[in-house]
Amino acid sequence: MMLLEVDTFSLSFRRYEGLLRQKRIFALHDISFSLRHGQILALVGASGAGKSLLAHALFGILPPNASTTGTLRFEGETLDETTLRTIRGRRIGLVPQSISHLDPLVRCGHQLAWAAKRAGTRLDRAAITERLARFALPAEVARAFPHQLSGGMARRLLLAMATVGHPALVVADEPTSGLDAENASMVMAQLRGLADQGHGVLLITHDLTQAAPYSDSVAVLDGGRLVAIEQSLRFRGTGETLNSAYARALWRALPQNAFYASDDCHA
Ligand SMILES: Nc1ncnc2c1ncn2[C@@H]1O[C@H](COP(=O)(O)OP(=O)(O)OP(=O)(O)O)[C@@H](O)[C@H]1O
Ligand code: NI
Repeated sequence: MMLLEVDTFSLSFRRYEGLLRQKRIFALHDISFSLRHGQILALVGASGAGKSLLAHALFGILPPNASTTGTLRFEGETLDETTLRTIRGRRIGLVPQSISHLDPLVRCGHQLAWAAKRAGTRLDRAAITERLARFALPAEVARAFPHQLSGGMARRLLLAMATVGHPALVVADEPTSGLDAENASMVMAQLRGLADQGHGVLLITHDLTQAAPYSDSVAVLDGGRLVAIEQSLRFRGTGETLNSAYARALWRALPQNAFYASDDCHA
């Protein structure tokens, strides 16, 4: 069974012009894709493309002036308020885009225990240590406040929190933003590990170069439209095996691939 299906999904915002006139502004247009267990799908796009909105739609946490059409399905079930109430934080976990989602006044171990409670499980001290260790976090992190963690450690804590209930689907919104290369690779490897254990991962990122080696497929979002879906392994060399011209152009425009762009000059 398909883990996640996004089926002709559109999202618009109401904006009032004067007192009575309403205008709709579309932020996502007719998006369709699906994700299987054990796979990482990278949703790649520039800032403002609509990536976070799609993530928030999956969790039913959209702003009140947003309205949607189309269907989101999780393991065959439509994601409506009723379904979401039982699966949010349990069967689907969100790694939020900002580490400001950690409560600055609560010790990290407590926050992990809360996440576990929301997911319907209890963690004793030993289980907390074990969970932290799995994300390369030392036991002392349990007693620390969020501001005492490095950016990389905070990201890994958010990842530990999002996955504490063993959700089938993990949605990670820019999980490597603000991290140096070493910490970013560590987070990406953690996500790959989750997928290899059978979780599905929707990886939201603006960084195609970083996402491609770790993901199974890449969906490109541009201005709220899905402009390409490609197998990740096609993003290599000159990109000549890529199906869509858009993906090829995107790949060849990357600084490290600039060499290939000069091909055009020989025509
Ligand atoms: N409540 C809102 N009302 C109106 N427009 C909104 C609202 N929330 C978001 N938008 C608009 O929707 C678009 C998509 O926003 P979104 O946060 O999904 O982008 P993103 O791809 O996640 O970008 P980033 O990489 O910067 O996180 C943006 O143009 C944003 O201004
Ligand atoms: Ni975003």
